[in-house]
Amino acid sequence: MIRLENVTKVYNPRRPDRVEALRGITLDIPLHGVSVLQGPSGSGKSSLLSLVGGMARPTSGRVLLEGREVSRLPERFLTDVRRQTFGFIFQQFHLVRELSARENVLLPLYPLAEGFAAMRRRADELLARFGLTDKAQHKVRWLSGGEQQRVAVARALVNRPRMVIADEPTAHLDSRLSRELLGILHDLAAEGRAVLLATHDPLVADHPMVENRFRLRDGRLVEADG
Ligand SMILES: Nc1ncnc2c1ncn2[C@@H]1O[C@H](COP(=O)(O)OP(=O)(O)OP(=O)(O)O)[C@@H](O)[C@H]1O
Repeated sequence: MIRLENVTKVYNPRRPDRVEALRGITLDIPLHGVSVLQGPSGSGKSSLLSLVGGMARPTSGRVLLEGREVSRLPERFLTDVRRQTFGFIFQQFHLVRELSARENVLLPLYPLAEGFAAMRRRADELLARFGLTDKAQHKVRWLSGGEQQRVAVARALVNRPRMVIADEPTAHLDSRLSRELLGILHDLAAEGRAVLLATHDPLVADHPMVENRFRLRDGRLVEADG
C-alpha cells in the first residue's frame, strides 16, 4: 500500500507564478490491481504520480510505502526505492530515438549494478515477450508507433517493478494500439503488479479491469471509490 497523508505540492512558492498543484491529499493506493486517476487538465494528476513514484517530493505531508516514509529520504535512498519499486511509462514514451530498442530497455538500470550479461538477457526476454526480438538492435527512431509503445513497456518492466505508473499512456495512440496497451496492462496486473494510470481516456478509465478510481479537481480529491 502507498499512503499519501495530507500531501501538498506547491510550485514556485515564492514567485508570482506560484501554483498550488495538490492541496491536502490523503489517499491509499493498493500495491496490486489497476488504479486510475482522473481529472481535468491541470488538476494535478501528473504531480500526484510524480510524488507516488518518488520522482518529486511533497511540499508538505507524507508519502509512505508500506508504512515507511519515503518522502523525506535522502536522495540516494529515494533513488533506490524508486528503482526497486516503480516502472514508468510516459505520455510520449520518452524513448531515446538514436539508441536501439535494447539500449532503451536497459536505460533504467544504469549505472549498471549487476553484471551486464544478466541485464542484457533480461532486456532480451522482455523484448521477446513483446514480439520485438528482431528489432532489438534497431534504432527506436525507425520503429513503428506500436513497436515504440512496446519498447516503452519493456523498459518500464526491466527492473521488475512492483508498480507500473503510466501518465496518459494512450494519449498519442489510435484505438487499436490503445486496446493493445490495455491488454498488456491487464496482464501485468494479473501477474501481480500494481498499475497506476492517469488518464482522460474513457477507454482506459471505464475499462472493467480498473479496480480503484480517484478523481482530482483543482488539486483536491473529489471522489474515491473502490
Ligand atoms: N514543474 C512545474 N512548475 C510549475 N508549475 C507546474 C509544474 N508542473 C505542473 N505545474 C502546474 O501544476 C498544476 C497541475 O499540473 P499537473 O501536470 O499535475 O496536472 P495534470 O492534471 O496532470 O494536467 P494534464 O492532464 O494537462 O497533464 C498545473 O497548473 C500546472 O501548470
